[in-house]
Amino acid sequence: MKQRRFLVLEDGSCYPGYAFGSTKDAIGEIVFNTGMTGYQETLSDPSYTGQIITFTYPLIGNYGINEDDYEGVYPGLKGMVVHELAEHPSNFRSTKTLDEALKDFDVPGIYGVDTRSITRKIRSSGTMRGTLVDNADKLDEIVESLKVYQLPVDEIQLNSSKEIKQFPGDGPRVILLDFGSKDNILVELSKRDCEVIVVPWNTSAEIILAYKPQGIMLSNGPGNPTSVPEAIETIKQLIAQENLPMFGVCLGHQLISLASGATTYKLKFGHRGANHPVKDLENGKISITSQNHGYAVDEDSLKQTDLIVSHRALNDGTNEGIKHKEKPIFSVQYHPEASPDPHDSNDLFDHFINMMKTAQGGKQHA
Ligand SMILES: NC(=O)CC[C@H](N)C(=O)O
Repeated sequence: MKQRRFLVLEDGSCYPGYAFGSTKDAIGEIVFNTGMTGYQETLSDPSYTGQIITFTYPLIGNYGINEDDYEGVYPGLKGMVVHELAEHPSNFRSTKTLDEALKDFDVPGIYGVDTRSITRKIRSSGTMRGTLVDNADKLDEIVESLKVYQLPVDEIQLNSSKEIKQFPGDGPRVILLDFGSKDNILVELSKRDCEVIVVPWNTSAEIILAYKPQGIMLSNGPGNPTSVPEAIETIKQLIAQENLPMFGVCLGHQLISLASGATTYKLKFGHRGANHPVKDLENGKISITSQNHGYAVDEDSLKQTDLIVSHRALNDGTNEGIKHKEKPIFSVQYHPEASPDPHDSNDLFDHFINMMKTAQGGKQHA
């Protein structure tokens, strides 16, 4: 029998639907994702930690869940909100249903709700707190508890690897500073033969430099980029090095900007999905990109730094990329590692590899 479940928002609205996944209640920041596919990657992307995701695409779960497409070790997201849940997926790689996966991960979901109306509300009122409950009889009490709920601030610490991990390769040696990295960043670097050393988010510049890296990669990650001042200080020291290529993705982009003296701010409802157009200001090229961020770099604040704006979002004109005026340092707010697609900007990894080769005069590491 179908179990009733309710999505209650901070503004007092209540959406009745049906339960799937875990039976526990959830509380978190309610956001929406506009991707037509990619729910498995979204489910396992550490950058969604603490959030309840509403999917605007009306049918979710139709190709099931497979063993290969996870982006993180455990899902950080708090809950899933879908319109129609596919109970009988069809795909040759599928090993379980989305409902079964959410049960395994102890993440609750709700289906049978008007996701379009929820999305319109978030777009007009902004991101807010929400909860998934099986009983909404005491709605006023639930709304009051939502209003005082503090969103967690330690998501990066929770998602970063706890120890240093080395992945061999014959190409340039890259330190991947892990703020809750999607697995596909490592995959893209390894595909290009890099030797990758993954280090926890709070590793000092001294330890990082002792590895004699040929490049530094700053990963994506959850939460507010200003919540890790230690990492910002480390990045400042790494930027100050002579000729050390650096590439930042999403949170990594925000951290390079903060370390250079710029500021970030919270967007009204963020960018989440696989269909966000971005313009490269140098050549006018438009890429369709995968995005997942709630904060953005303030372009005005970049004026007083050594960084210049390289990319901008076409939907709302917010910043999507920067590069250093002199040094081999660049970063983007979107996800060139994609996963889910599109792969329009995958060549940014090749650009990073070329930068490392140029910086080393073409030499491989010893
Ligand atoms: N995917 C990311 O790295 C997200 C960065 C940051 N947590 C934000 O929401 O803006």
